[in-house]
Amino acid sequence: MGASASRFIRRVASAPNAKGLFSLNSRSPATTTTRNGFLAPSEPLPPVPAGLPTPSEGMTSSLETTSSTSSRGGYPTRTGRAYSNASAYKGAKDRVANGMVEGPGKMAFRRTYSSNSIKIRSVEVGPSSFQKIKMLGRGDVGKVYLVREKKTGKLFAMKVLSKKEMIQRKKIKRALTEQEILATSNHPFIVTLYHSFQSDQYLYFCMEYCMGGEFFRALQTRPGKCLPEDAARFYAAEVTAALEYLHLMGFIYRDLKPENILLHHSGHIMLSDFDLAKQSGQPGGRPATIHQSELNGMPLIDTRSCTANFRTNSFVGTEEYIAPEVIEGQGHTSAVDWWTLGILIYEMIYATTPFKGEQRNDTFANICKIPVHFRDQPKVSQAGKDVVVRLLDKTESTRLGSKSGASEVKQHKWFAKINWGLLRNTQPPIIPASSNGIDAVNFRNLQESTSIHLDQGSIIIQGVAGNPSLAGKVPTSTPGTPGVDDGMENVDMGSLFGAFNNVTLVHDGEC
Ligand SMILES: Nc1ncnc2c1ncn2[C@@H]1O[C@H](COP(=O)(O)OP(=O)(O)OP(=O)(O)O)[C@@H](O)[C@H]1O
Repeated sequence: MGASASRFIRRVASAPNAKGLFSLNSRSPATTTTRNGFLAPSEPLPPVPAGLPTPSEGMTSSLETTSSTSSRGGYPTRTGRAYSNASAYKGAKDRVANGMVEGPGKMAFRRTYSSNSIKIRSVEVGPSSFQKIKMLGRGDVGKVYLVREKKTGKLFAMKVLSKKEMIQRKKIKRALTEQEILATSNHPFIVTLYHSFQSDQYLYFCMEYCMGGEFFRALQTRPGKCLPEDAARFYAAEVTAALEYLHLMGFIYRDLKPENILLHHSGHIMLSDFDLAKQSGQPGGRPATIHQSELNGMPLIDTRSCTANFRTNSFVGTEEYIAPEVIEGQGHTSAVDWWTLGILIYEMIYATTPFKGEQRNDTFANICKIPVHFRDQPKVSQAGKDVVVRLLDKTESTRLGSKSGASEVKQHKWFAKINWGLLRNTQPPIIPASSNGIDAVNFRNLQESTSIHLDQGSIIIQGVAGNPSLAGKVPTSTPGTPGVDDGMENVDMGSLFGAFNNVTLVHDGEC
C-alpha cells in the first residue's frame, strides 16, 4: 500500500481515558433500490410543537469497547463508534413538511416527514428471500453484500452482522443503535432501511443500495484527491442538512468522515454507518427552540437545543476526526459533529486532514494544541478558511454550531451561495459512473474467505421484536443454540438480541 493510501488508514484504538472507555474505528459502503426519487429537507423546519418530552440533563457516561480497524480488503479506512433503541424520531418527523419538488428540467419526489411517511410492519422477508450478488464492503463484525430480492428483482445492500463477533467484541448495543436510527430516519441524505431481521447467527439490515459507492473512494479518484472549493461546499451543505436532521431527532452522529458518506446514483450523499451514534437520552430529542436570525430576522430552528445539556464520555470517533474535548475526556455534546464537519471540509479541499501526526498521540496532541494551518495551495477563499477555523474551534462553547446548531452553521457566509431549499435539486459535482447496479462499478473487488450463505438462515422472532402473528409465515428456530459454536452454547442470544426489531419499513409511495 502506498504512502498516500496508508495515510488514510485509521487504526481504531481501545484505551481507557480519564472518564470513560475509548473506541476508534473504520469503514466502507453499500446499499440499494430506489424509492420514489430524491430530494432533501434542508429548508427551514416548522416550529416544534410544545409538550415534547425533554431529555435528562447533565452528564452521562457510556462505556464502550472498541475495535481496531485497519484497511478493508486493501482499501484504506479509519475509525470510531456507539448505541441506541426504537421510537425516537416520530416526533421529529412530525415536525417537517413534505411534498414534491420540481427542479430544473426534472421532477423529483421528496421524502416526506409526516408521521405516515414510514409504515412499520412485521418483517415480510428473511435471508432466503434474497440472492447474494457480491460483497460491497466489510467492517469489524459484518459484511455488506449487494443482493437481489428474488420476488421483485430489486437490488439492495444487505449488511450482515455476526452475533458471535458482536458478543466477543461487545458491539451489541451499537447494532441496536444503528437499527433504531436507520429504522426511524426518513431523510434523503440518510441511507434508507427497508427490512431488519435476525437469524440464530446473524443480524440483517436490508438497506438502499448506494450505487455511487463511498465518497471516500470518489475523492481518491479526483485529481489531487481533492475537490474545488465550490464542490466541497456542496457536499458540506448536504452533510450539514443530514446532521441537522439527526440532531433534531436527538442523535449525535460522532463518526463523520468520507468513508461513511455514500453516494446515491444521482451523486447526492447518503450518510451511513450509525453504530457510533449516540442518543441524547430522550427518544425523539428535546424540543427545538426557535431563534431569530441576526442576518434577516427570519425564524431559525435551534437544533442545538434538541441535544442541549446532554454530554457523554465515550471515547469514540476516527483518529484524525476526533474533537479535542473527546481526547481530553471532558465529555462531549453534539458540537463534536460540527468539529468533524470542519475536518471534512479541510480534507475535501486539501486532500489531508489538518492535524495528522506521525503517530496517534502526535495527532491527538496536534488536535488539542495547534491551530489549524492553511497551505498556500490550493487557494481558498477567506470565507472558506473562516468556516473551517470556526468549526475547528478547540473551545466547544464558542465553536460554530454550539449556540444554535445547524442553523448557525448554515448562516455562515461560506454557505451564502447554497440554496438550502433546493439542495436536492442541485446537480452534484460528481456523478458516479453509470452502471446497471449489478456490476457495482463504483466498488472495489473484494474477496471473502468465508462466505455467508443467505439461504441457510431462518428468521428468529423473539423478545420485543417477536410478533406472534408471524408464526407460521416465516421459518423460525430456537434462539441461542443452532449454529452458535465456540463456547457460545450457553449464551442467551434471545435476551441479548431481543431488542433487535424484525421489521419491514414501507416508505412513501411504496407498497
Ligand atoms: N447502503 C449501502 N450501499 C452500498 N454500499 C454500502 C452500503 N452500506 C455499506 N456499504 C459498503 O459496505 C461498507 C461497510 O459498511 P459499514 O461501514 O456500514 O459496515 P460496518 O460493519 O458498520 O463497518 P465498520 O466496522 O466500519 O463500522 C461500506 O464502507 C460500503 O463500502
